[in-house]
Amino acid sequence: MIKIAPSILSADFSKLGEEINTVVTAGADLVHIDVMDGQFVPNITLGSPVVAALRKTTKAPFDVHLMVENPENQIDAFAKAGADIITFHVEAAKHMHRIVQRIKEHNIKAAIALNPGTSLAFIEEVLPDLDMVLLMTVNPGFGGQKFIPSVLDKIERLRDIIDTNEFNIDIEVDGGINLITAKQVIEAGANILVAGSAIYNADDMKQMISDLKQK
Ligand SMILES: O=C(CO)[C@H](O)[C@H](O)COP(=O)(O)O
Ligand SMILES: [Fe+2]
Repeated sequence: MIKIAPSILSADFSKLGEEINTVVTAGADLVHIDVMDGQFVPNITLGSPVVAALRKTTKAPFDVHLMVENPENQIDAFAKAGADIITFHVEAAKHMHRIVQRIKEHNIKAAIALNPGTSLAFIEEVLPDLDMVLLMTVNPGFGGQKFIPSVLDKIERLRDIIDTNEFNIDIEVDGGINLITAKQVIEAGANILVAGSAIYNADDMKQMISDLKQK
C-alpha cells in the first residue's frame, strides 16, 4: 500500500495547524515535518516546541525529518513533542546505532535518511534495526527542487535487499515528487512518498493525494 506524506515546508507557516488539518482531511497518511538547523542545510525552519503545539491540532502521525547536525541532541525533545517517526541523516550522525536505539526507547519508529550522493553501504549494519529508510530524491534544504533520477536505481537496490531479507522496512522518498516521478519511484519500490509543492500548490489536494498513489 502506498502512503502519502505531505511536507508542511510548502504550507503557509502563519496558519500551520489549519494547513495540517487541510491535508489530513484530503487523505494524507502522515504529516511530514522538515526540521532544518541552518548548519546541516542552509535554512532554518522550526523546532520541537512548534511540533508540540501542532500535536494538539491533529491525531495524524507525525513524520519528523531532522536535517540537523548532532541529531542525538534532538531525539528526546522531538519524541516528547509527539513525533511518531524520527528520521535523522546518516551524513550528520557519528553514532548511528546509538541514535537509532535512543529513538526506539521512546517506542516510536526510527529511520535514517541518505542524501542522493550517499551510498546504501553506510546503513548496511543498522538496517535490521530500522523501521524506515528515507532516500532523498533532491539534495536537502529547500522545497520545490527538481527530482534527481539517478536515485531510482538506489531505490531498486534497497527494495531488493529488504525483500530478499524479509525485513519489515518502509522506503520513503522525499523531494521533487509529482505525478510523473511518483510513478517512477513506486515502480522502483518506494512505498511512502513525501510531497510538498505538488500537494500544497494543487487546486484539488484530495485528488492530488489520490493521484500520487497511482491508483
Ligand atoms: O526534506 C525536504 C527538503 O529538504 C522536503 O521534505 C522536500 O523538499 C519536499 O518538498 P517538494 O515536494 O516540494 O520537493
Ligand atoms: Fe523532508
